[in-house]
Order: sequence, then C-alpha cells, then structure tokens
Amino acid sequence: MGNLNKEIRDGDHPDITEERLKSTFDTHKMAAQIYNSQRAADRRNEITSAVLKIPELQDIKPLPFLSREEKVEEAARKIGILSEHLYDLVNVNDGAELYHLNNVVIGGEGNPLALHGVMFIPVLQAQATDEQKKKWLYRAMKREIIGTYAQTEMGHGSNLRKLETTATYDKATEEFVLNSPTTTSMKWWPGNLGKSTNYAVVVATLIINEKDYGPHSFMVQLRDENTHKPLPNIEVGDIGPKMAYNATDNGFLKLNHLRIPRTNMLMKHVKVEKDGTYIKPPHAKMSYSAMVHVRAHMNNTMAYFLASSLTIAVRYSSIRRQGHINPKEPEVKVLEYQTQQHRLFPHIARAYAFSFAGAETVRLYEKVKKDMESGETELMADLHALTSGLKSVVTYLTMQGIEQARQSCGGHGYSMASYISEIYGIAIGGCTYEGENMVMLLQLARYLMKAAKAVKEGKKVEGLVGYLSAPDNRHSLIDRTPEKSYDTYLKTFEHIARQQIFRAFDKLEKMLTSGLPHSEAWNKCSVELTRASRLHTRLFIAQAFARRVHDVVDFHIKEALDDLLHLHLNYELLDVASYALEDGHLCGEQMNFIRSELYRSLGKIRPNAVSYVDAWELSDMELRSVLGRRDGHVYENLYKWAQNSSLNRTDVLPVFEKYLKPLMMSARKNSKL
Ligand SMILES: CC/C=C\C/C=C\C/C=C\C/C=C\C/C=C\C/C=C/C(=O)SCCNC(=O)CCNC(=O)[C@H](O)C(C)(C)COP(=O)(O)OP(=O)(O)OC[C@H]1O[C@@H](n2cnc3c(N)ncnc32)[C@H](O)[C@@H]1OP(=O)(O)O
Ligand SMILES: Cc1cc2nc3c(=O)[nH]c(=O)nc-3n(C[C@H](O)[C@H](O)[C@H](O)COP(=O)(O)OP(=O)(O)OC[C@H]3O[C@@H](n4cnc5c(N)ncnc54)[C@H](O)[C@@H]3O)c2cc1C
Repeated sequence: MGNLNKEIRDGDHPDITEERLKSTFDTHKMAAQIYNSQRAADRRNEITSAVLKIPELQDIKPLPFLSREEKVEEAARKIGILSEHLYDLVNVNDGAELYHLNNVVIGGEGNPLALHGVMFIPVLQAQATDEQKKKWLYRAMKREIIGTYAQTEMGHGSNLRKLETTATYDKATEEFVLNSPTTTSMKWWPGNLGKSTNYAVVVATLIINEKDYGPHSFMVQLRDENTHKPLPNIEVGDIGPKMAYNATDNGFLKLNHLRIPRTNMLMKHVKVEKDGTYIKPPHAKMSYSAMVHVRAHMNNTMAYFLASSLTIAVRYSSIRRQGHINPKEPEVKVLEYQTQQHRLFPHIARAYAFSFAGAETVRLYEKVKKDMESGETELMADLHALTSGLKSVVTYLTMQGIEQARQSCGGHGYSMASYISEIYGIAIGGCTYEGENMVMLLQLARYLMKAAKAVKEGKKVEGLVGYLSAPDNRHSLIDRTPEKSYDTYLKTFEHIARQQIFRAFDKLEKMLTSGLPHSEAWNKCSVELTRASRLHTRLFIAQAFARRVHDVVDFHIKEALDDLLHLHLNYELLDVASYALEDGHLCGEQMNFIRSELYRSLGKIRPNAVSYVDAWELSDMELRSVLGRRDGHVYENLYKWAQNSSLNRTDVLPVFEKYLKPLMMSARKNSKL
C-alpha cells in the first residue's frame, strides 16, 4: 500500500511531507466524495496531466504581473489553443471537465467564452424553439459565434420588471424594435459583451399594442461575423476595470431602434404570433432559467474558490514557523496555534459542506430542467427558493472564509504571490451577480412565509420546509441523551430556523392586521425575513452534509468526513446560538459542551489538515500561488516571483531623477541654511 496522501514526493519541504505522512485517509478516495465519483476525480487528474505537457498552455508569466490588456489577450490565446485541441488533447466529456480544464489553463479571471458557456448556450437550450436551435445553438456550440446574456442595465439589475430596454412589436413588418431610450437603460455589466461577443440574448420589456408584458429574451446580432465591427444602431464597449475578474470584458450596450425579426424572440415556452397575439408560457418565470442555471452551480464554484484559498493557507501554515508554544523547543508551525486552527478548519468543513449541498442542488436542477422541457413546472418554486437561499448564504460565507485564509497567511497573504486576493475578488462578485444576496434571501422568504401560513392554518407542509410541521422539542437534547447523534444537532438547527420563520411571520401578520400595506409591512420585517432565510439555508447545508456522511461506505473516508461534520455542526451552532439561547432551547451548560466539542474537533482535524485540502487535488498550475505550492518550497520561490516585477528591470527608476532627487536635494539645501 502506498502513501494515503497522494501528494507526497521526494524533495518536498520536510515540514509538509511530515503533515502528509499523518493522513488517516486516501486523499484520492476523498476527492471522489468532493467531485461526486471516482471517475470524475480521475478525469480531473488526467486533464491536468495532459495540460501540463503542452507548453503553449502554460501562463506566460504570473498573472498578477500582466496588464488588463495582456490578461484579455492571454485568456483569448489560450482559448484559441483549447478550442482547436479540446478533444484530441484532453477529450473533454462534460461541463464539469470543461470547467476544470478552464480553471487549470486559464484560471478564474475569465476568458472570452465565459458567458458563452455559462449562460448563452444554456439560455438557448432552455428557451429556443427547435428551429431557433438549428439557427443559433448548434453554431454556438461549435463556437462559430460567441454570445452572452445581456440583462442588467445601468439603472436596473435586481428589479427585472422595470428594465427600460424595450422590444416593441411592429405588426406591419413582423419585427421587434429594440431600444435603449435613456443612459440608464444601457445594458451594463454583461460578461464578454464589451469586446469578445458577436451575439447576445438581450432581455427587454416586451410591448405589444402599448401593453407591457414584462421581461422577455431576444437574440441580437451585435457585430459583423467577419470584421467584428458593431452593426448599425448598436453601441457596445467595455465598462472598465473591476475589483478582480479583469480578463473578462464586462460590457455596455446601447440599442438605437434596432429592428430584429419576430422570430428572434426566444419562443419555446412563450409566443408572439404574427398578428401580435401573446401566448403565455406555462409558468411566468420560465424565462428566468439562465439565472437559475448559474445559481444552481454556484455552490460548487464557491466551494472551489474557498477550497483553493484554504489549500494555500493550510499548506503555507504547515511550513511557516513562528513563535513558541514550548519555549524550550524550536519555533512551531503556525498551524499548531489553536487560533490558526479555529480560523481555518471550520472553513475547510464549509467547503466540503457547500460541495455536498451543491451536488444535491444540481440534481434537483437537472430534474426541474427536464420537467420544464415537457412543460412541467411544479418544482420550479422549490428550486427557486433553494437556489436563492444557497446562492446568498454560500457566497457570503465563502467571502468570510477566503478573507480568513488571507489573514492567516500574515503579510505574505497580502501579496499577490498568495493569489488569495484575486480569488477573493472573483468570488465576492458572486454576492452580487445572479441576484444581489439580500434580494435573493427575500425571494426565499416569500416561500417560507407561504409555508408558515399554511402551517398556521393547520395544513401539513412537506419537502424542504417539512420541518415546520414536524414535532419540536422545547429543549434541545444536545448533551442530554446517552447516545451521541447528529440528529440532536440537526433538530436544534430546525428549532432555530422554525422559531425565526414564525417570528418573522408573526411580525408580518401583526403589521398587516394593523392595516399596513403588504409591501410596507414586508419592508419593515425584511431584516427578520432575511434572518429566517439564512437559518433555513444553513439548516439545509448541515442536513446535506449529514446525508452525505451517512451514505459513505469507506470506513476511513467516513471517519474523516465525520470529524469534519462534527466540527461543522458545533461551529455553525455556536455561530447562531443566540437564537436558541433566547427562548431557552439551549442553556449555558450546553453551550459549554458545544464549545468544548468544537475545541476537541480542532485537535482531531489537525493531523489531517493538509490532507483535507490536498484531497481537492488542486494543481500548482490552477492555484497560481507561491504560498500554496504543493512542495512547500515557498521562500526561495517568493524571491523568484518578485523578480517578475517590472520595477526591478533597472536599479534606478526614472522617477529618481525626475522627482525624488530634486526632493531630497532641496531638503538637503534647506537643512544647510
Ligand atoms: C460544472 C460547472 C458547469 C457549469 C458552470 C455553471 C455556472 C458557473 C458558476 C458561476 C459563474 C461564473 C462566472 C459568471 C459570472 C457572472 C455571470 C453573471 C450573470 C448575471 O448576473 S445575469 C443577471 C442576473 N440578474 C439577476 O439575478 C436579477 C435578480 N432579479 C430577479 O431574478 C427577479 O427580479 C426577482 C428578484 C426574482 C423578482 O422577479 P419578479 O419581479 O418577476 O418576481 P416577483 O418578486 O414578483 O415574484 C413573483 C413570483 O415569482 C417567483 N419567482 C421569481 N423568480 C422565479 C424563478 N426563477 N423560478 C420560479 N419562480 C420564480 C417568486 O418566488 C414569486 O412567487 P410567489 O408569488 O411568491 O409564489
Ligand atoms: C462580476 C459581475 C458579473 C456580472 N455579469 C452579468 C452578466 O453577465 N449579465 C448581466 O445581465 N448582468 C451581469 N451582472 C450584473 C448583476 O447581475 C447585477 O449587478 C446584480 O443582479 C445586482 O443588481 P444591481 O446591480 O441592480 O444591484 P441593486 O439592486 O442596485 O443593489 C443595490 C442595493 O439595493 C438593495 N436592493 C435592491 N432591491 C432591493 C429590494 N427589492 N429589497 C431590498 N433591497 C434591495 C440590494 O440589496 C443592494 O444592497 C454582473 C455583475 C457582476 C458584479
């Protein structure tokens, strides 16, 4: 039997090898849990190995040293090579493999086909008729055309029903006239809209005979297919640099009374007949499918970003020695400090939890997608509620975890050599895109309030909100039952979520009864409502984690996941404990028990810490971090990395003669006077 940790190599830093030798589980078997099958984990490594053999696919230099234009060009160069050799070099089979290939070769800063794959193709798959698919989808899949999803405007993103871009039907010519009447109506933000794409699905307010039918999707050709020049009546460009994600040309678009054929409206579910008759879709929100698609996959992308930062931080913490625990002994690895463990390990558990919750969400998404193809829409509300809550909670907690990872690396964490700040910048975009987090929490709250109303009316609710109808214990049984079971924790999470949902519901009802209009009452309750949504979602995440651990067969993997789950439940419960203390569901004694279990968990996780992050099998190429190097040789490579700085090209910069010398000369002259 070889080493359980598959990252061990000769010549690695002894401190990191020492960590890996302690592993109690096979990291590649653990990867099968993270990526949902052994085959998927194997394929990731095959793809990485294939890429490493192709010199043209390597970064020309570390990405932080590239200008914005160079970043855009570098991503496009690699996309070109990849598109040509996608099948002969790496034989990519599905979306997950493509996503991995992208992460290894290009990284998270974006590429010209990012929105093409993530939204343009999915929206055509879901909303185009067969004829429209023939016209655009198959060309898009072959990359003969490149598209994006242009919905957000400068003045409106969250409130889709107030989009200012209009698509007015002209019965006489059987055309839609697309128009951006104001500055604020310009499309603003769509990824790759600025410079890369030549087509877009534009979301505009449909007007027929002066009646507003709300947001609908239209295919618009933006640029000439050969010259790439913008077509008449179209102004398009890049919106400028962002916090991160700067290899992507997020863009603006102004449409000046642009005429497109009637058949350019995506009409699989909804129709406008030649005479202007409007035929409703089976469900009013079917046209929101591209957003739901991304939201459903975001748990996994966030888990990936979080795991990347933690891989960097935990590996670095195992070779960074500073200070003493026992003054008679050498300086310790910073990973020995309980504060460092408390800062990092709960986030490792969250990354796993998000991945498991993500797998369940994608399964539900795939089912709903299939149902929708045949016009079946029953589960759309459940999926919308689930993805709205998860999207918000997972992106927010990911943001916290990445920032903790950065701080845990001390000064070097602040250097772009750690690459954590770039990962942070990319990930936190997720708090905003695909629905601003508060807005999405309030969407889930609508669903929860309906369920609470049903329960109050004596009806039984099921599924994701089934616990609202289930019997509740007045007092938590944590530490009060002889057998140790996660069920007692999950029941406590249920209690907390249930209490908060009903608290928000009662507050809302009281205001409504006092005569306040619904929208005003809703606003006055909205902080309580978002709290209810967060607690409901955190319960779901904990349940999904527990379900996965329950299903694992391999003893050592189950044991290692069980340790992480134990840490997760104790840490998360402490985080939300005030809700349970308020009504005496938990008492001080139980709080002490939970705290001591948490500290015990940190000690239990410690020997496997490096293996838990190694199990994500993130190669050096995709991490792009000096601190996170697999071999642990950080210091000599930090020095090498700094040599890339353009400031080091000469010993003396022109600014010396121009500004600094005169400044010092004049100061010296003055001091002589
Ligand atoms: C393996 C990997 C493979 C693939 C990778 C895939 C993804 C990669 C992941 C990451 C992406 C990486 C890079 C991409 C980066 C960025 C891309 C970003 C793109 C964008 O941001 S696109 C623009 C997104 N914009 C938004 O999200 C806007 C948010 N606003 C809305 O969605 C709506 O305005 C809102 C808030 C839902 C309200 O809509 P509306 O006013 O129409 O409705 P009401 O509030 O009145 O509600 C009425 C009713 O409708 C229900 N409902 C709303 N939406 C839905 C839905 N989608 N499905 C079902 N039901 C819905 C709502 O609940 C109400 O029901 P009720 O009356 O309460 O019963
Ligand atoms: C990196 C990135 C990539 C993007 N890519 C795309 C893309 O490809 N295509 C595209 O179309 N768009 C894209 N977007 C735009 C994105 O979808 C929107 O920015 C997002 O939906 C938020 O909308 P907004 O900007 O209008 O925020 P706003 O709604 O203006 O939010 C401002 C504040 O108002 C609050 N608020 C707004 N409405 C409510 C409400 N009803 N109740 C309570 N609070 C409220 C919010 O919580 C927030 O605090 C992208 C954005 C980013 C950052």
